[in-house]
Amino acid sequence: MSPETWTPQGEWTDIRYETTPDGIARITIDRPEVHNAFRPQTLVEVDQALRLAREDERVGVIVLTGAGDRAFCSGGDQRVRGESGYQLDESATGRFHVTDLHVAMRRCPKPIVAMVAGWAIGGGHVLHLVCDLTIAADNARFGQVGPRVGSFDGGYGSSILADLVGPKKAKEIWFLCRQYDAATALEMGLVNTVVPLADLEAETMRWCREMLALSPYALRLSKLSFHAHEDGYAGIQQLAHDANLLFYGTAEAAEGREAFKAKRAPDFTPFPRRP
Ligand SMILES: CC(C)(COP(=O)(O)OP(=O)(O)OC[C@H]1O[C@@H](n2cnc3c(N)ncnc32)[C@H](O)[C@@H]1OP(=O)(O)O)[C@@H](O)C(=O)NCCC(=O)NCCSC(=O)c1cc(O)c2ccccc2c1O
Repeated sequence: MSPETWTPQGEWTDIRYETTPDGIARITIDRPEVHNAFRPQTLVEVDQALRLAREDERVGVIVLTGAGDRAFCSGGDQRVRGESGYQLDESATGRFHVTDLHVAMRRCPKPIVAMVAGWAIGGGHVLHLVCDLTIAADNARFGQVGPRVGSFDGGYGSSILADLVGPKKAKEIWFLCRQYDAATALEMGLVNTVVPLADLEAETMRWCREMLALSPYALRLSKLSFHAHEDGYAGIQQLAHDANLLFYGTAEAAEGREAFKAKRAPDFTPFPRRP
């Protein structure tokens, strides 16, 4: 029985979206009959929920998880995999909706925590990699299966993995398609901590609340600072625009705006040319 007060929001078919009064949002992939494999509809909904959490100024931290304790997520639903990607319906052209979700997760300026019980496999493993932190239960099992089922992820599924565990180990994970238990994942640096399954939610909430107590803008800039390096121009762009957000609040920037509106020349002389 969860001690948390979760308030469900929205109408969904494949996920649940809930919040706590103090600012934690939880997105749960709710397809336990297939170990929470995602189909395109699932990813569309996760993306929508992520946007809700991002836009909601009461929310400070976002948890991504899977329904039940047998799986976080087992990756793409192989039953809807076509010849050009995963299909939203039988007549749809397939594509990889998950890649857009990865980008949205990276762009989200709030910390995203993967809460992993059971399987985090294939594209499900990549989802936890893309989260900022991972709290794992002792029954968690991690791995990539792409080469076994005729797939690979050359995007974040390779680059973040190699950054976390080193290129040799990352290649082992992809080339051999082995499964790794939670203790091994911790040793490899794949996860932040491992706790008994019964403590998973409480421990995740503890980590979330530690972050909620901190400066939201500092956390935002800290997340983007990591991505500025890792995501190249896109990462630098986001960090730069966050600096611009701060600059907009200064008297110096306001002088430029007000001078334009008043159709006069701006006077920037009061502002220091900082050394
Ligand atoms: C995860 C498992 C190792 C668990 O094994 P276990 O024996 O415990 O459970 P079952 O195999 O019996 O599974 C129970 C039930 O769930 C169904 N199921 C599990 N996973 C999936 C799935 N991914 N798709 C559809 N259905 C699934 C399973 O068939 C059973 O159903 P029953 O009706 O028989 O009860 C094991 O389940 C397993 O290995 N699963 C498959 C993992 C997999 O192949 N994942 C996809 C990898 S590819 C991928 O995820 C992927 C997605 C993308 O969007 C990409 C985009 C861009 C690039 C790459 C991408 C990519 O690689």
